[in-house]
Amino acid sequence: MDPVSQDQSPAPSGKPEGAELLEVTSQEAPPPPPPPKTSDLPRPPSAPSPRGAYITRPQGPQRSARVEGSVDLFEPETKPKSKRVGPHGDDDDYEEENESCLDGAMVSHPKPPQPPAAGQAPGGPKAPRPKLHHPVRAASVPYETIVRPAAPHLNPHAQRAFSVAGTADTQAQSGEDFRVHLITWNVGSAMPPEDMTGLLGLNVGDGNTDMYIIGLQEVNSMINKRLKDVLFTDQWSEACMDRLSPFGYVLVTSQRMQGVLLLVLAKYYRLPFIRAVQTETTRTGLGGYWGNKGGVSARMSVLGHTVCFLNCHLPAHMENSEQRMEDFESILQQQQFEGQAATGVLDHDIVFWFGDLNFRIDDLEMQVVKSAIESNKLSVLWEKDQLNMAKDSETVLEGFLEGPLKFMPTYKFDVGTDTYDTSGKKRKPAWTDRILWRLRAKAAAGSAPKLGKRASMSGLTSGTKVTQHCYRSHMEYTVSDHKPVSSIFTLQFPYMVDMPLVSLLVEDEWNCVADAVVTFKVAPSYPRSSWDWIGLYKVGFKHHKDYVGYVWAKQEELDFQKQEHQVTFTEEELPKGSGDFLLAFFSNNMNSIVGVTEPFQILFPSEQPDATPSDDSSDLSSEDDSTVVPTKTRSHSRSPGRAKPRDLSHSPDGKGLNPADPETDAVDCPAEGGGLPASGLGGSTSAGDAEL
Ligand SMILES: O=P(O)(O)O[C@H]1[C@H](O)[C@@H](OP(=O)(O)O)[C@H](OP(=O)(O)O)[C@@H](OP(=O)(O)O)[C@H]1O
Repeated sequence: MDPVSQDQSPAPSGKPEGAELLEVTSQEAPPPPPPPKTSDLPRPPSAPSPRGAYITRPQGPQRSARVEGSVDLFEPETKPKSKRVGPHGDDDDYEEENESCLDGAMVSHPKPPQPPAAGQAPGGPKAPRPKLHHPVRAASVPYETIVRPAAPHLNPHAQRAFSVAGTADTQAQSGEDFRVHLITWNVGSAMPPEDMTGLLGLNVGDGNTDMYIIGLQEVNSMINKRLKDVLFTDQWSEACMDRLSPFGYVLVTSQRMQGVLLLVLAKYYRLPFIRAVQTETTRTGLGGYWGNKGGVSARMSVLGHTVCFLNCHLPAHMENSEQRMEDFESILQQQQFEGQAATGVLDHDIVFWFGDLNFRIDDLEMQVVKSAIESNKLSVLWEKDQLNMAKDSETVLEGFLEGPLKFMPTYKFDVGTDTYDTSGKKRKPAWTDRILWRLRAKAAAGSAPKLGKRASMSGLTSGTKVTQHCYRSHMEYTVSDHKPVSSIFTLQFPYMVDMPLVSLLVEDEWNCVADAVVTFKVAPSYPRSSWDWIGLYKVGFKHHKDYVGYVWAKQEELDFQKQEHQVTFTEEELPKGSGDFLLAFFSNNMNSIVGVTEPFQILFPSEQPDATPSDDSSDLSSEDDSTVVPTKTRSHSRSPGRAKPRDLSHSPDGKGLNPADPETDAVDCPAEGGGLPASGLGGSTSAGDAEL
């Protein structure tokens, strides 16, 4: 079932839309209504929680143990040129590369601006609800039907959220930028390093990355390790979530096939715009029976445009270039997604193909390769790179683009060093680790009508643009025989077709239990389920199961006539401490968050505001980069719908702060650690630019 197709289905006439959609999707939904009392509901297994109180709570949607504190991210000073001495000598040209990368990075990115009865929480008595009288926070407020003069109790934040989310001023928006940060790393069965700040760009980023896509290969998949990973989250996923959740990134999806792992995390306020997430795996090892080699992918619609991320580990060794191409083709052939929007990988508007693709440098002797690296004459090697050569001859690679390989080959190193292989194997250095992208071909003139509504809505015909800001390696990481490679892109979508399916309104602060009322509105096309729920999350949460409380948002018959619905959190569902929280509406049919508020504060009179993240929150203390100051997000945070929320750019205590310059909204390509160079594309008109 394709959630995109659901949300675009016209409502059948003569019937309440919600009812019809419910029928359409009923196969996937758990047993039919009424699911009402929390205590009656089956509770899927979940990770053990340190909060005993919640573990013993009646069954409900799955949750996990930890929630993180909120954080701020700021723009540090302009990064000094990093001058490096390569493992083999000369450094001057590296400095030039660093320059060109920074130039390329300085691109400005302006962002456009059944259920419990109403008011009754599952399992709890209905609290009489006074008319909302406090300022209300809204996040994702959508569709035309609810456009009307803002109620007097809506504060400016809420009104801004309305307009940004695509109601009143949608027409004025010409497009939407979406920044993605991709990483590929063959981790050679190593444990995650303590410090991943440089790799994730947390020390130089401006906090404007919308999504992280992390593709790993050779994640330890020994049998005992795998068993442990099935029971608990694997260490790499955990490490990435630990590092990124304090900055507001939430796991969207993950997929693992033996050692090949793909993680997708997005800023919490982007979640309602990321839909129809599906994953695929293809084994190509041992003739297709073993998953030591192959590809894992995640596809989704981002702001209404289809995007696919494919992480591959292709066969090793010089002589297997053809096999690599065959395996790639076989992966493309085998990976088929449900729904009409984009079934094959290459049907997506944008495809990112990355991983340990294992291509080598042909012909040239070891000495020639090493001396080209030492003298930084990397271009000598480009034409002998097997993948570059294949780009000229293999039809399947048509349309794939890649930035210039201005970084040293990322394979093979002696573990613990940045010295190329000195073992008996004496592997020739190679650019095994790559990140490529491809835009779907323009629809031929006159073919648009055949593509139908969905195609025309997904922006296939004009304006979709991908800009690569940097493409680089990270030499400072030595746990594996490969170096990680990362790249930052801006995806520019011609217009914003996606609007949140559910909007949530809450009071600005919850000062007493009676404040814990949530008003929500659903888009006419939203496929409601009686198993939808609204989760209360501590700011900095890792994934949708990380809620600290929830209420069911099930549909009553009377709801069909109502535009606005209300649910109430009971005292039992509320956190015991104070802090910054947000609410997210989880769609059972779409299996994703479809509405989210901006952060608000819970501060009950008996409680003192937390100066630090509470109990189980965040491992921020382990963050030792003084330039990164994750901190709590106060309730004055910007609307999730508002682009580039700089609210994550300050710290209440002012410690170590170097706030982002609000005037400078640039992508910074992080320099390599340890004085090593950054490399990337030169200027905003780089070869990495591509327009549909
Ligand atoms: O056996 P499979 O599962 O295919 O895994 C291979 C082998 O371990 C190769 O070792 P060997 O050469 O001993 O066969 C190794 O090459 P290197 O030894 O060159 O590292 C490859 O590393 P990667 O190149 O990192 O994929 C790895 O993918």
